[in-house]
Amino acid sequence: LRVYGPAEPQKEVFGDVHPLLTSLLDGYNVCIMAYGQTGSGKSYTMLGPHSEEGPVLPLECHSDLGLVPRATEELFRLISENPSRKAKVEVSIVEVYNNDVFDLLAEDTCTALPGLKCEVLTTKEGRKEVPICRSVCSAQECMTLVGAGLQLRATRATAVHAHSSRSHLIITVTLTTAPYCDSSGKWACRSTGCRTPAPPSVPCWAGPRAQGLVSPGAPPACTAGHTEQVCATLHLVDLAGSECVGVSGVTGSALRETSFINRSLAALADVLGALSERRGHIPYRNSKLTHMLQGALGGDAKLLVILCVSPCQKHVAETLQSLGFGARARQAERGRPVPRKPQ
Ligand SMILES: Nc1ncnc2c1ncn2[C@@H]1O[C@H](COP(=O)(O)OP(=O)(O)OP(=O)(O)O)[C@@H](O)[C@H]1O
Repeated sequence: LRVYGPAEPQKEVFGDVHPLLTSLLDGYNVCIMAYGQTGSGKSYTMLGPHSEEGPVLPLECHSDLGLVPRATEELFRLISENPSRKAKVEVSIVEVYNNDVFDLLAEDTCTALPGLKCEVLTTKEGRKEVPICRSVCSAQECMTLVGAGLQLRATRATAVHAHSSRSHLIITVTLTTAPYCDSSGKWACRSTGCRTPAPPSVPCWAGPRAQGLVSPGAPPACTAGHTEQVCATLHLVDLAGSECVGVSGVTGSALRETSFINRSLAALADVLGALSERRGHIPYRNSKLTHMLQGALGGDAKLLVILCVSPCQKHVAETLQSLGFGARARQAERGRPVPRKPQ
């Protein structure tokens, strides 16, 4: 647990996030999410400052850079340290708006460029039309996609915040590494064990562990065709802000948005509560937000929640509510199963 003051530089915050990227390369699913009341600094923390032209996402040295550009840059730096890993990085960007999931990388069929917000559907057979996963070779490429996706994100001016995000943004980075054979012709695996590649019908955003693809036992045979080894997913989540309707002054469709935002955040808190109590049933399906994050919540996934709170006395009720959410998240982590020692 660490508390940052209002003047703490973004670099400091990233300093504590940084070890999670090493965990990602070690094969853990990682989720970093910002939670807090509207206008408290979630998007600033995750993405950096906002400008009238859109979000500021330069990769050149910029002291205000948020966690997303910093994390992608660090990921590619770590990958470059060990080229033999032959890492493949894919990105998907979705928003959960009014409990519907929209793909922010869907292509405009005329230009073949991202820029067509489209709903991610669940078919009658239960099959998902998954969001597009785009392969990226550099942090710059990744952030160009993020910038394009953010242009489509739902925002609205409220009495509290001129650029209030009205949706939950989920950026999923999937890391896949190629296994290699050692001199004896056997698979050489890292301590986390080999994983087989996802079958085509499995959504990449769900994460290998959610899909039951982790096979910690015997590694697969070293045959042609098994060239990929799914490692892990990194979810970077900028949640929409919890909001008191009386304060934000919203009405009409904005009020409807607020209702969906607050309900989905309550569903997220319920999932964390169920995980911390180690209940048999975790209510992931109660909202699209928790459904999308299923692979990142619970199990052996690593979750980092950044609580953004106002230092003002007048926001004390919202601050206490956010701290309550954080306490649940901490308990969910504590609830992870640990190997028992022999009696
Ligand atoms: N640490 C900070 N330093 C400087 N400016 C900040 C900081 N945190 C937030 N801000 C500014 O405060 C304003 C609100 O921040 P931000 O947009 O990140 O809020 P939010 O929590 O994402 O709100 P919402 O939930 O309504 O989308 C923005 O103008 C942002 O640039």
